[in-house]
Amino acid sequence: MRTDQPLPPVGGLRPDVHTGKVALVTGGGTGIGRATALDLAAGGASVVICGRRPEPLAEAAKEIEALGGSCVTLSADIREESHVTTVVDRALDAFGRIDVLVNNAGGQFSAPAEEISPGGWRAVHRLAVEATWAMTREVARRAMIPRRSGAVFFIAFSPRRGIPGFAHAASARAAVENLAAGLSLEWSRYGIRTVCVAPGTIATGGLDDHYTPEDRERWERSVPLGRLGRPEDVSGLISFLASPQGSYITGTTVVVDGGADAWGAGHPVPDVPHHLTTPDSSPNKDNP
Ligand SMILES: CCCCCCCCCCC/C=C/C(=O)SCCNC(=O)CCNC(=O)[C@H](O)C(C)(C)COP(=O)(O)OP(=O)(O)OC[C@H]1O[C@@H](n2cnc3c(N)ncnc32)[C@H](O)[C@@H]1OP(=O)(O)O
Ligand SMILES: NC(=O)C1=CN([C@@H]2O[C@H](COP(=O)(O)OP(=O)(O)OC[C@H]3O[C@@H](n4cnc5c(N)ncnc54)[C@H](OP(=O)(O)O)[C@@H]3O)[C@@H](O)[C@H]2O)C=CC1
Repeated sequence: MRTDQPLPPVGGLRPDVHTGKVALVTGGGTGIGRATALDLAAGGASVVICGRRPEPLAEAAKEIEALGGSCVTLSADIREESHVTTVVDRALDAFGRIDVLVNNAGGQFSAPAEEISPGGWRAVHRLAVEATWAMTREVARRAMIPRRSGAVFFIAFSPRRGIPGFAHAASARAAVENLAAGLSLEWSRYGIRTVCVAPGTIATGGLDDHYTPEDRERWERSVPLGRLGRPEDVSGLISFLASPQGSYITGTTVVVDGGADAWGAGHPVPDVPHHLTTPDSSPNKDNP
């Protein structure tokens, strides 16, 4: 860690800030989604969380209920349109409204661009872009447009440009940023805000499971604040943006990355991640 400053406490909004609201968080059983569900519930929201595996959802629900919150869990693969419909059905059956949608579920694998198969490209875009849009459209049409209010969050990446090993994922997240911006132009008339949040590298189980310690250390070195983010650094931002204090923010991307998006000046061009390097991958000096 490059800083000797103590970590700021997490939380801080008024405890009743989301009282009466209902929030749906995709991928709410783990990592950033779980922290977001907990933060929104701590502010008084009733929460619906979905994901494919029931176990993490049940764990998160137990934590939310221990806070005195209400939580409905649904095992669903949001890449399936019928599952999206079922999630929204169940949320409306349980609570009668959806005020906040957090499109958090997402994932990718790291690979050199030229080795990403068409199927691998589609898998990443299907989850990050198509499933996200299917959920957003369903929630907007059935829960937000009729009530003339709502807040929809999308998750992108910081840095907000090319990331070595992530050609499919970085392009998908750029699509999602423009989706948030474009929807604000169309849906402000319904009182719906659409905001994209771009986290830097956040220390979650998902990050630990899918990336090497060398990659994580290298990413940490590129953060001006000198540490990886915590899930609560992202969830606290989303909770603020969902609150009345965030009510003038829409159509934009808010970066939460310890300064990583400002990185670059005076540093060498980054190599591809260590585990992706092959003998053929060094630049061809004869053909600059
Ligand atoms: C400028 C430099 C500064 C550096 C700063 C860097 C910052 C980096 C920030 C990184 C941030 C991101 C972190 C996270 O998101 S952490 C959360 C992590 N969680 C995940 O990513 C979830 C893990 N991934 C998955 O679950 C799956 O990969 C995915 C959901 C994307 C696909 O699932 P699916 O079930 O559809 O996959 P299939 O097995 O059916 O395969 C479908 C096709 O995809 C191909 N594939 C899958 N895995 C790989 C792989 N590891 N390598 C290559 N190809 C893969 C698979 O072959 C299928 O394709 P084909 O049909 O062609 O065979
Ligand atoms: N951690 C990081 O550094 C960063 C993460 N992000 C993004 O933030 C989001 C959360 O990341 P993080 O918490 O680290 O990752 P996790 O892997 O912990 O969380 C992803 C969640 O999404 C759920 N999910 C995945 N696929 C589906 C699906 N098809 N249908 C329903 N749910 C699904 C997973 O549950 P299950 O497997 O049970 O379905 C899991 O709960 C992701 O979109 C990620 O790409 C963005 C920038 C940086």
